[in-house]
Amino acid sequence: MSSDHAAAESTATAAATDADGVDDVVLECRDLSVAFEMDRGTSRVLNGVDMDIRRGEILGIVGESGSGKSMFASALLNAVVDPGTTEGSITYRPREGDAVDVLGLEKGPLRSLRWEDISMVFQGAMSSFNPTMDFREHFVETLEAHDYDVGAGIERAEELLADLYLDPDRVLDSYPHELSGGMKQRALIALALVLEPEVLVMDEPTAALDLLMQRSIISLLGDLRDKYDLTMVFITHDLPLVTKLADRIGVLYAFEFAEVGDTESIVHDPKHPYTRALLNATPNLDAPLEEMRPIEGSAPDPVNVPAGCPYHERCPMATDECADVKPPMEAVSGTHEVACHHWPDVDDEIALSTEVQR
Ligand SMILES: Nc1ncnc2c1ncn2[C@@H]1O[C@H](COP(=O)(O)OP(=O)(O)OP(=O)(O)O)[C@@H](O)[C@H]1O
Repeated sequence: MSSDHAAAESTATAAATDADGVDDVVLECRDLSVAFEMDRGTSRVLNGVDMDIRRGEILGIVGESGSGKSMFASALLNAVVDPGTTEGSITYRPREGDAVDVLGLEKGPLRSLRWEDISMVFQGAMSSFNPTMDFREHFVETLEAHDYDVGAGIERAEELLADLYLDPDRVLDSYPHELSGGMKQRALIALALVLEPEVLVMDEPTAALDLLMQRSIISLLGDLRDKYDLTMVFITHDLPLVTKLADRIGVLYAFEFAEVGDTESIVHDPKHPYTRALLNATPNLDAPLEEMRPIEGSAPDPVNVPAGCPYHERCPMATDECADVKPPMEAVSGTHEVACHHWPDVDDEIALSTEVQR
Protein backbone atom coordinates (compact mmCIF):
# COMPACT_ATOMS: atom_id res chain seq x y z
CA MET A 1 0.00 0.00 0.00
CA SER A 2 1.42 3.43 -0.93
CA SER A 3 2.06 6.13 1.64
CA ASP A 4 -0.89 8.31 0.64
CA HIS A 5 -3.15 5.36 1.30
CA ALA A 6 -1.54 4.58 4.63
CA ALA A 7 -2.96 7.76 6.17
CA ALA A 8 -6.50 6.49 5.68
CA GLU A 9 -5.91 3.07 7.21
CA SER A 10 -7.51 3.97 10.50
CA THR A 11 -10.85 4.43 8.76
CA ALA A 12 -13.18 1.80 7.30
CA THR A 13 -10.23 0.39 5.41
CA ALA A 14 -8.55 -1.62 8.14
CA ALA A 15 -11.54 -3.93 8.22
CA ALA A 16 -10.71 -4.88 4.63
CA THR A 17 -7.57 -6.70 5.70
CA ASP A 18 -8.49 -10.30 6.28
CA ALA A 19 -7.39 -12.61 9.07
CA ASP A 20 -4.24 -13.58 7.17
CA GLY A 21 -3.31 -9.95 6.66
CA VAL A 22 -4.08 -10.17 2.95
CA ASP A 23 -4.90 -6.76 1.58
CA ASP A 24 -5.98 -7.37 -2.01
CA VAL A 25 -8.29 -4.46 -2.67
CA VAL A 26 -10.22 -4.32 -5.92
CA LEU A 27 -12.06 -1.01 -5.32
CA GLU A 28 -10.72 1.66 -3.04
CA CYS A 29 -12.93 4.63 -2.12
CA ARG A 30 -11.46 7.63 -0.38
CA ASP A 31 -13.37 10.61 0.96
CA LEU A 32 -16.20 9.79 -1.42
CA SER A 33 -19.01 12.34 -1.44
CA VAL A 34 -22.08 12.96 -3.54
CA ALA A 35 -23.91 16.28 -3.39
CA PHE A 36 -26.90 17.94 -5.00
CA GLU A 37 -27.34 21.71 -4.94
CA MET A 38 -30.91 22.41 -3.88
CA ASP A 39 -32.79 25.69 -3.35
CA ARG A 40 -32.68 25.10 0.40
CA GLY A 41 -28.96 24.28 0.51
CA THR A 42 -26.43 21.58 -0.36
CA SER A 43 -27.81 18.08 -0.04
CA ARG A 44 -24.83 15.85 0.80
CA VAL A 45 -26.22 12.38 0.17
CA LEU A 46 -22.89 10.60 0.63
CA ASN A 47 -20.48 12.23 3.02
CA GLY A 48 -16.74 11.58 2.82
CA VAL A 49 -16.89 7.80 2.81
CA ASP A 50 -13.79 5.57 2.90
CA MET A 51 -14.21 1.93 1.92
CA ASP A 52 -11.94 -0.79 0.62
CA ILE A 53 -13.68 -3.59 -1.23
CA ARG A 54 -11.57 -6.71 -1.15
CA ARG A 55 -11.17 -8.92 -4.21
CA GLY A 56 -13.48 -11.92 -4.05
CA GLU A 57 -15.58 -10.76 -1.11
CA ILE A 58 -19.29 -10.20 -0.85
CA LEU A 59 -19.79 -6.86 0.87
CA GLY A 60 -23.27 -6.11 2.17
CA ILE A 61 -24.37 -2.49 2.54
CA VAL A 62 -27.35 -1.93 4.82
CA GLY A 63 -29.23 1.05 6.19
CA GLU A 64 -32.66 2.63 6.42
CA SER A 65 -34.43 4.08 3.43
CA GLY A 66 -32.72 7.31 2.39
CA SER A 67 -29.43 6.55 4.14
CA GLY A 68 -27.41 6.82 0.92
CA LYS A 69 -27.16 3.18 -0.15
CA SER A 70 -28.12 3.78 -3.78
CA MET A 71 -25.87 6.82 -3.92
CA PHE A 72 -22.94 4.70 -2.78
CA ALA A 73 -23.74 2.14 -5.49
CA SER A 74 -24.04 4.79 -8.21
CA ALA A 75 -20.87 6.51 -7.07
CA LEU A 76 -18.92 3.23 -7.32
CA LEU A 77 -19.64 3.22 -11.06
CA ASN A 78 -19.31 7.00 -11.44
CA ALA A 79 -22.96 6.87 -12.43
CA VAL A 80 -24.53 9.52 -10.20
CA VAL A 81 -27.31 11.26 -12.13
CA ASP A 82 -27.11 14.94 -13.08
CA PRO A 83 -26.97 17.41 -11.44
CA GLY A 84 -25.32 15.40 -8.65
CA THR A 85 -21.58 15.84 -8.21
CA THR A 86 -19.24 13.10 -7.03
CA GLU A 87 -16.01 14.00 -5.24
CA GLY A 88 -13.14 12.10 -3.67
CA SER A 89 -11.54 9.12 -5.36
CA ILE A 90 -12.34 5.60 -6.46
CA THR A 91 -9.48 3.42 -7.60
CA TYR A 92 -10.22 0.19 -9.45
CA ARG A 93 -7.37 -2.32 -9.34
CA PRO A 94 -7.97 -4.96 -12.01
CA ARG A 95 -6.40 -8.40 -11.66
CA GLU A 96 -4.17 -7.49 -14.57
CA GLY A 97 -3.08 -4.06 -15.74
CA ASP A 98 -2.86 -0.63 -14.22
CA ALA A 99 -5.05 0.89 -11.56
CA VAL A 100 -7.93 2.98 -12.90
CA ASP A 101 -9.07 6.34 -11.53
CA VAL A 102 -12.82 5.73 -11.91
CA LEU A 103 -13.95 9.31 -11.28
CA GLY A 104 -11.38 10.63 -13.77
CA LEU A 105 -12.47 8.46 -16.73
CA GLU A 106 -13.72 9.98 -19.99
CA LYS A 107 -17.12 8.89 -21.31
CA GLY A 108 -15.91 6.05 -23.60
CA PRO A 109 -13.61 4.23 -21.16
CA LEU A 110 -16.21 4.75 -18.41
CA ARG A 111 -18.85 3.06 -20.55
CA SER A 112 -16.53 0.07 -21.07
CA LEU A 113 -15.60 -0.11 -17.39
CA ARG A 114 -19.26 -0.15 -16.37
CA TRP A 115 -20.16 -3.41 -18.06
CA GLU A 116 -16.84 -5.08 -18.64
CA ASP A 117 -15.17 -4.53 -15.26
CA ILE A 118 -17.78 -3.34 -12.78
CA SER A 119 -21.33 -4.30 -13.61
CA MET A 120 -24.50 -3.32 -11.85
CA VAL A 121 -28.02 -4.54 -11.29
CA PHE A 122 -29.93 -1.39 -10.43
CA GLN A 123 -32.97 -1.11 -8.22
CA GLY A 124 -36.07 -1.64 -10.38
CA ALA A 125 -33.97 -2.55 -13.41
CA MET A 126 -36.30 -5.44 -14.28
CA SER A 127 -38.70 -2.94 -15.79
CA SER A 128 -35.94 -1.60 -18.04
CA PHE A 129 -36.07 -4.65 -20.33
CA ASN A 130 -37.37 -3.61 -23.75
CA PRO A 131 -40.80 -5.31 -24.06
CA THR A 132 -40.43 -5.63 -27.85
CA MET A 133 -37.12 -7.54 -27.67
CA ASP A 134 -36.65 -11.15 -26.62
CA PHE A 135 -33.84 -11.97 -24.19
CA ARG A 136 -31.52 -13.18 -26.95
CA GLU A 137 -31.72 -9.72 -28.54
CA HIS A 138 -30.95 -8.11 -25.18
CA PHE A 139 -27.81 -10.24 -24.81
CA VAL A 140 -26.75 -9.66 -28.45
CA GLU A 141 -27.24 -5.91 -28.16
CA THR A 142 -25.05 -5.78 -25.06
CA LEU A 143 -22.33 -7.95 -26.61
CA GLU A 144 -22.29 -5.93 -29.86
CA ALA A 145 -22.22 -2.59 -28.06
CA HIS A 146 -19.00 -3.73 -26.39
CA ASP A 147 -17.48 -5.39 -29.49
CA TYR A 148 -17.63 -8.83 -27.90
CA ASP A 149 -17.79 -12.01 -29.96
CA VAL A 150 -21.54 -12.68 -30.12
CA GLY A 151 -21.25 -16.46 -30.54
CA ALA A 152 -18.94 -16.87 -27.56
CA GLY A 153 -21.03 -14.38 -25.59
CA ILE A 154 -24.26 -16.29 -26.16
CA GLU A 155 -22.51 -19.47 -25.03
CA ARG A 156 -21.52 -17.69 -21.85
CA ALA A 157 -25.06 -16.39 -21.45
CA GLU A 158 -26.37 -19.96 -21.75
CA GLU A 159 -23.96 -21.14 -19.10
CA LEU A 160 -24.86 -18.28 -16.77
CA LEU A 161 -28.59 -18.86 -17.23
CA ALA A 162 -28.10 -22.56 -16.46
CA ASP A 163 -26.04 -21.61 -13.38
CA LEU A 164 -29.06 -19.58 -12.30
CA TYR A 165 -31.33 -22.62 -12.72
CA LEU A 166 -33.03 -21.29 -15.83
CA ASP A 167 -33.64 -23.13 -19.09
CA PRO A 168 -31.32 -21.13 -21.43
CA ASP A 169 -33.22 -21.82 -24.69
CA ARG A 170 -36.56 -21.00 -23.18
CA VAL A 171 -35.32 -17.75 -21.62
CA LEU A 172 -33.39 -16.55 -24.67
CA ASP A 173 -36.47 -17.02 -26.85
CA SER A 174 -38.86 -15.36 -24.40
CA TYR A 175 -40.05 -11.78 -24.19
CA PRO A 176 -39.87 -10.02 -20.82
CA HIS A 177 -43.62 -10.36 -20.12
CA GLU A 178 -43.38 -14.12 -20.61
CA LEU A 179 -41.16 -14.65 -17.56
CA SER A 180 -42.00 -14.42 -13.86
CA GLY A 181 -40.34 -11.75 -11.71
CA GLY A 182 -37.86 -14.24 -10.25
CA MET A 183 -36.90 -15.53 -13.70
CA LYS A 184 -36.50 -12.00 -15.07
CA GLN A 185 -34.32 -11.01 -12.14
CA ARG A 186 -32.06 -14.02 -12.71
CA ALA A 187 -31.91 -13.22 -16.46
CA LEU A 188 -30.86 -9.69 -15.52
CA ILE A 189 -28.05 -11.02 -13.32
CA ALA A 190 -26.89 -13.21 -16.23
CA LEU A 191 -26.95 -10.15 -18.52
CA ALA A 192 -24.90 -8.15 -16.00
CA LEU A 193 -22.29 -10.94 -15.99
CA VAL A 194 -22.11 -11.71 -19.70
CA LEU A 195 -19.15 -9.40 -20.35
CA GLU A 196 -17.16 -11.13 -17.58
CA PRO A 197 -16.91 -8.24 -15.13
CA GLU A 198 -14.82 -8.67 -12.01
CA VAL A 199 -17.18 -6.76 -9.72
CA LEU A 200 -20.99 -6.96 -9.55
CA VAL A 201 -22.84 -4.22 -7.69
CA MET A 202 -26.47 -5.04 -6.87
CA ASP A 203 -28.93 -2.51 -5.47
CA GLU A 204 -31.91 -4.23 -3.77
CA PRO A 205 -31.83 -7.00 -6.40
CA THR A 206 -34.43 -9.14 -4.68
CA ALA A 207 -36.72 -6.50 -3.16
CA ALA A 208 -39.60 -7.18 -5.56
CA LEU A 209 -39.52 -10.95 -5.08
CA ASP A 210 -41.23 -13.26 -2.63
CA LEU A 211 -39.31 -14.59 0.34
CA LEU A 212 -38.60 -17.99 -1.13
CA MET A 213 -37.28 -16.55 -4.40
CA GLN A 214 -35.15 -14.05 -2.45
CA ARG A 215 -33.54 -16.83 -0.47
CA SER A 216 -32.86 -18.97 -3.53
CA ILE A 217 -31.30 -16.06 -5.47
CA ILE A 218 -29.10 -15.34 -2.46
CA SER A 219 -27.73 -18.86 -2.47
CA LEU A 220 -27.23 -18.76 -6.26
CA LEU A 221 -25.24 -15.53 -5.92
CA GLY A 222 -22.87 -17.23 -3.50
CA ASP A 223 -22.35 -20.04 -6.03
CA LEU A 224 -21.72 -17.54 -8.85
CA ARG A 225 -19.14 -15.70 -6.79
CA ASP A 226 -17.24 -18.94 -6.23
CA LYS A 227 -17.46 -20.16 -9.82
CA TYR A 228 -16.52 -16.88 -11.53
CA ASP A 229 -14.23 -15.38 -8.84
CA LEU A 230 -16.48 -12.36 -8.53
CA THR A 231 -16.46 -9.55 -6.03
CA MET A 232 -19.99 -8.53 -5.06
CA VAL A 233 -21.48 -5.49 -3.40
CA PHE A 234 -25.02 -6.25 -2.24
CA ILE A 235 -27.14 -3.30 -1.18
CA THR A 236 -30.28 -3.81 0.85
CA HIS A 237 -32.38 -2.56 3.74
CA ASP A 238 -32.87 -6.23 4.72
CA LEU A 239 -30.19 -7.02 7.29
CA PRO A 240 -31.17 -10.67 7.92
CA LEU A 241 -31.12 -11.34 4.17
CA VAL A 242 -27.63 -9.96 3.65
CA THR A 243 -26.20 -11.84 6.62
CA LYS A 244 -26.92 -15.04 4.71
CA LEU A 245 -24.62 -13.96 1.90
CA ALA A 246 -22.11 -11.29 2.91
CA ASP A 247 -18.59 -11.80 4.23
CA ARG A 248 -18.57 -8.24 5.54
CA ILE A 249 -21.25 -5.67 6.20
CA GLY A 250 -21.13 -1.89 6.14
CA VAL A 251 -23.91 -0.11 8.03
CA LEU A 252 -24.77 3.27 6.53
CA TYR A 253 -26.38 5.92 8.67
CA ALA A 254 -26.99 9.44 7.42
CA PHE A 255 -24.76 9.07 4.36
CA GLU A 256 -21.72 7.71 6.23
CA PHE A 257 -20.61 4.34 7.53
CA ALA A 258 -21.47 3.98 11.21
CA GLU A 259 -19.98 0.49 11.50
CA VAL A 260 -18.12 -1.89 9.20
CA GLY A 261 -17.10 -5.42 10.03
CA ASP A 262 -17.09 -9.10 9.30
CA THR A 263 -20.64 -10.44 9.26
CA GLU A 264 -20.25 -12.45 12.48
CA SER A 265 -19.23 -9.33 14.42
CA ILE A 266 -21.96 -7.15 12.95
CA VAL A 267 -24.65 -9.70 13.74
CA HIS A 268 -23.48 -11.09 17.07
CA ASP A 269 -21.33 -8.29 18.50
CA PRO A 270 -22.47 -4.98 16.97
CA LYS A 271 -20.95 -1.97 18.67
CA HIS A 272 -22.91 0.93 17.20
CA PRO A 273 -26.21 1.78 18.92
CA TYR A 274 -27.75 2.21 15.45
CA THR A 275 -26.69 -1.27 14.32
CA ARG A 276 -28.21 -2.66 17.53
CA ALA A 277 -31.42 -0.71 16.87
CA LEU A 278 -31.48 -2.04 13.31
CA LEU A 279 -31.08 -5.62 14.53
CA ASN A 280 -33.69 -5.16 17.26
CA ALA A 281 -36.13 -3.71 14.71
CA THR A 282 -35.65 -6.63 12.38
CA PRO A 283 -38.59 -8.96 11.94
CA ASN A 284 -37.48 -12.44 12.86
CA LEU A 285 -39.87 -15.32 12.55
CA ASP A 286 -38.21 -17.07 15.47
CA ALA A 287 -38.43 -14.16 17.92
CA PRO A 288 -41.43 -13.15 20.01
CA LEU A 289 -43.23 -10.12 18.58
CA GLU A 290 -42.90 -8.13 21.82
CA GLU A 291 -39.13 -8.18 21.43
CA MET A 292 -39.26 -6.15 18.22
CA ARG A 293 -38.38 -2.50 18.74
CA PRO A 294 -38.98 -0.03 15.91
CA ILE A 295 -36.24 2.62 15.65
CA GLU A 296 -37.63 5.83 17.05
CA GLY A 297 -37.26 9.16 15.26
CA SER A 298 -36.51 9.57 11.61
CA ALA A 299 -33.43 9.53 9.41
CA PRO A 300 -31.72 12.92 8.97
CA ASP A 301 -32.47 15.22 6.09
CA PRO A 302 -29.32 15.40 3.90
CA VAL A 303 -29.48 19.20 3.87
CA ASN A 304 -29.50 19.28 7.68
CA VAL A 305 -27.48 16.45 9.17
CA PRO A 306 -27.00 17.08 12.92
CA ALA A 307 -23.57 18.21 14.12
CA GLY A 308 -21.45 15.77 16.11
CA CYS A 309 -22.54 12.16 15.75
CA PRO A 310 -25.30 12.13 13.13
CA TYR A 311 -27.20 9.54 15.21
CA HIS A 312 -27.10 11.42 18.53
CA GLU A 313 -30.66 12.79 18.37
CA ARG A 314 -32.05 9.24 18.23
CA CYS A 315 -29.47 7.52 20.39
CA PRO A 316 -30.31 6.36 23.93
CA MET A 317 -26.62 6.58 24.88
CA ALA A 318 -25.99 10.11 23.59
CA THR A 319 -24.12 12.59 25.77
CA ASP A 320 -23.05 16.22 25.24
CA GLU A 321 -19.89 14.95 23.60
CA CYS A 322 -21.98 13.20 20.93
CA ALA A 323 -23.78 16.44 20.07
CA ASP A 324 -20.50 18.33 19.76
CA VAL A 325 -17.83 15.98 18.45
CA LYS A 326 -18.11 13.69 15.49
CA PRO A 327 -16.81 10.25 16.50
CA PRO A 328 -13.98 8.92 14.34
CA MET A 329 -13.93 5.34 13.07
CA GLU A 330 -12.20 3.23 15.72
CA ALA A 331 -10.97 -0.34 15.46
CA VAL A 332 -12.88 -2.81 17.61
CA SER A 333 -10.75 -5.61 16.18
CA GLY A 334 -8.69 -6.17 13.05
CA THR A 335 -11.87 -6.78 11.07
CA HIS A 336 -14.39 -4.56 12.79
CA GLU A 337 -14.69 -0.77 13.10
CA VAL A 338 -17.21 1.61 14.56
CA ALA A 339 -17.82 5.35 14.75
CA CYS A 340 -19.22 5.84 18.25
CA HIS A 341 -17.82 7.57 21.34
CA HIS A 342 -19.44 5.03 23.63
CA TRP A 343 -18.97 1.72 21.87
CA PRO A 344 -17.09 0.07 24.77
CA ASP A 345 -20.26 0.47 26.90
CA VAL A 346 -22.84 -0.58 24.35
CA ASP A 347 -23.06 -4.21 25.50
CA ASP A 348 -24.23 -3.05 28.94
CA GLU A 349 -26.53 -0.30 27.66
CA ILE A 350 -28.40 -1.75 24.69
CA ALA A 351 -29.29 -5.42 24.83
CA LEU A 352 -29.67 -7.34 21.61
CA SER A 353 -33.20 -8.61 21.93
CA THR A 354 -33.36 -10.83 18.89
CA GLU A 355 -30.82 -13.20 17.51
CA VAL A 356 -30.51 -12.90 13.74
CA GLN A 357 -30.18 -16.36 12.27
CA ARG A 358 -27.35 -16.80 9.78
N1 LIG B 1 -31.72 12.96 -7.97
C1 LIG B 1 -31.66 13.34 -6.69
N2 LIG B 1 -31.58 14.64 -6.34
C2 LIG B 1 -31.49 15.03 -5.06
N3 LIG B 1 -31.50 14.17 -4.01
C3 LIG B 1 -31.59 12.87 -4.28
C4 LIG B 1 -31.67 12.37 -5.62
N4 LIG B 1 -31.76 11.02 -5.56
C5 LIG B 1 -31.74 10.70 -4.25
N5 LIG B 1 -31.63 11.79 -3.48
C6 LIG B 1 -31.58 11.84 -2.01
O1 LIG B 1 -30.39 11.19 -1.60
C7 LIG B 1 -30.58 10.58 -0.33
C8 LIG B 1 -30.04 9.17 -0.37
O2 LIG B 1 -30.84 8.45 -1.29
P1 LIG B 1 -30.54 6.95 -1.66
O3 LIG B 1 -31.43 6.61 -2.83
O4 LIG B 1 -29.10 6.70 -1.81
O5 LIG B 1 -31.08 6.20 -0.36
P2 LIG B 1 -31.22 4.64 -0.11
O6 LIG B 1 -30.53 4.36 1.17
O7 LIG B 1 -30.79 3.88 -1.32
O8 LIG B 1 -32.78 4.52 0.11
P3 LIG B 1 -33.82 3.42 -0.43
O9 LIG B 1 -33.58 2.20 0.41
O10 LIG B 1 -35.14 4.07 -0.12
O11 LIG B 1 -33.55 3.22 -1.87
C9 LIG B 1 -32.08 10.69 -0.02
O12 LIG B 1 -32.25 11.73 0.90
C10 LIG B 1 -32.69 11.05 -1.35
O13 LIG B 1 -33.83 11.85 -1.16
